[in-house]
Amino acid sequence: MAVLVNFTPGPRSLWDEPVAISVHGLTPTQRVTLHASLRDEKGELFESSAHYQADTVGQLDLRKAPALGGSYRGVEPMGLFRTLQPQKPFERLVKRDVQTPFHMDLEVYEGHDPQPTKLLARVVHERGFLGPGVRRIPVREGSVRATLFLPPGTGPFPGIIDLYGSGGGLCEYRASLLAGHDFAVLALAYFRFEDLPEELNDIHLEYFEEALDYMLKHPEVKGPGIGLLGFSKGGDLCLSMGSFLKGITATVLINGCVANTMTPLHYKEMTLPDLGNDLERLKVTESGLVDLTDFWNNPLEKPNCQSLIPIEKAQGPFLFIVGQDDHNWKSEAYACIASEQLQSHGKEKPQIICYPKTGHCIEPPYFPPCLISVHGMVGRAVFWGGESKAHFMAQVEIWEQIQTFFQRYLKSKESTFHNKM
Ligand SMILES: CCCCCCCCCCCCCCCCCCCCCC(=O)SCCNC(=O)CCNC(=O)[C@H](O)C(C)(C)COP(=O)(O)OP(=O)(O)OC[C@H]1O[C@@H](n2cnc3c(N)ncnc32)[C@H](O)[C@@H]1OP(=O)(O)O
Repeated sequence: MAVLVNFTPGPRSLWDEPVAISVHGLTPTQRVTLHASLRDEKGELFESSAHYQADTVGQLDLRKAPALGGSYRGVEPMGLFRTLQPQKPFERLVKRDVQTPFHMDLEVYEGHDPQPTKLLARVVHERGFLGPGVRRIPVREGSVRATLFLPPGTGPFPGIIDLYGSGGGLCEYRASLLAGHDFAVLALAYFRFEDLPEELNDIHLEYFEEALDYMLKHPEVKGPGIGLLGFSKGGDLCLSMGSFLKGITATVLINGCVANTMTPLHYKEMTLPDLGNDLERLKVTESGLVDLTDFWNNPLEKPNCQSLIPIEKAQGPFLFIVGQDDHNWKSEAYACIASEQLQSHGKEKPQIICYPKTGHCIEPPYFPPCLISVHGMVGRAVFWGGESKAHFMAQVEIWEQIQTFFQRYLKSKESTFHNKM
């Protein structure tokens, strides 16, 4: 009987969906090694493997059977995804072109040898980034450089602007996946993309205002306000947008800072200085990794507090997602400062959700946790923090929390009025 590998729900899935992997046609209690591999668009290889044993009728179901060794141990249905490791040290798995899927190659080998040779079965599973009917619209309006993702069907849909951090470029994969959950999502670049500045220097909030205007005026985007989602440097940009611009309903920060960071921020006549840092406090671990935890100045001390964003001016609720093992900066302390700042001005407490053993680089579900990668500005491998399994599980829950929050505040009855600016 031929050995067959089965992916449920089918041979294709979206990257943010879990899949059930099973193997059929093995001999009773047969020992096998499952090997997964995937190449990114740069041609970099990511691999994982795990040893398993079939049950008494020759079946193997990764939802029930424990891995007995290899990249991980124990019952972990998505373990082969979690433990995908780059062949080139410190390479980070990112999806650069959301119009094509990743191809996950899964091979079943006989035995538990570290280098098994007898191939029993092979299947290629597609993991896509554009759900059925999701529309991808490049936006080059005025100075805005972005991509809008619209869900299937007829709008208007609740709108979100999605900002990544100081890596720059245009990151579309989170926005494209989120659009599959009935949101109109604008992935917005702000440097290191096409004709935008190459470096992260002197940010002008007018650029973000233009993007916000684009969303507020879009016929398929529901008003009266827009949601903001920002990771890392993108987080403090969201707070600044919320504090100085009109038309924002709800804001989610993923490991963001309560002060303006890395470069001064300008809006009209106003300039918010950046938080500042001290190279002397930059740590290098024994294995040569850069640890930035203590690098940044304390935003509560003078004169650093001049960089604090006046979030008490912002409308709408906030959700702070915090990885408690963030080694880029002190995200948990920043969320607490934001909470105190809001409450001392009589504003509502923000929602803060903390995830233990979770590092800085929180991605959509099922990305292998990126605990270390090379950051362009540092020019070396940076330790971002996190413990792989806890971080991976947190990513799944955070994805749900983000959607619940935006559903609550952007899809509610009050926001059906088309009271746009
Ligand atoms: C002796 C001891 C001395 C010690 C001295 C230590 C040094 C001292 C230094 C002191 C300075 C202090 C400055 C502090 C600044 C702090 C910054 C931290 C700020 C943190 C805040 C943040 O916000 S945190 C999140 C940032 N994140 C994103 O928000 C992702 C968005 N964006 C993307 O996801 C990508 O941007 C997107 C779109 C995919 C396009 O990707 P892309 O291809 O354009 O660029 P990549 O990011 O992939 O790579 C960037 C460059 O790293 C190279 N590289 C990549 N992997 C490599 C590998 N494995 N081995 C070798 N090199 C590798 C690559 O070749 C590039 O090199 P190059 O710039 O020369 O071309």
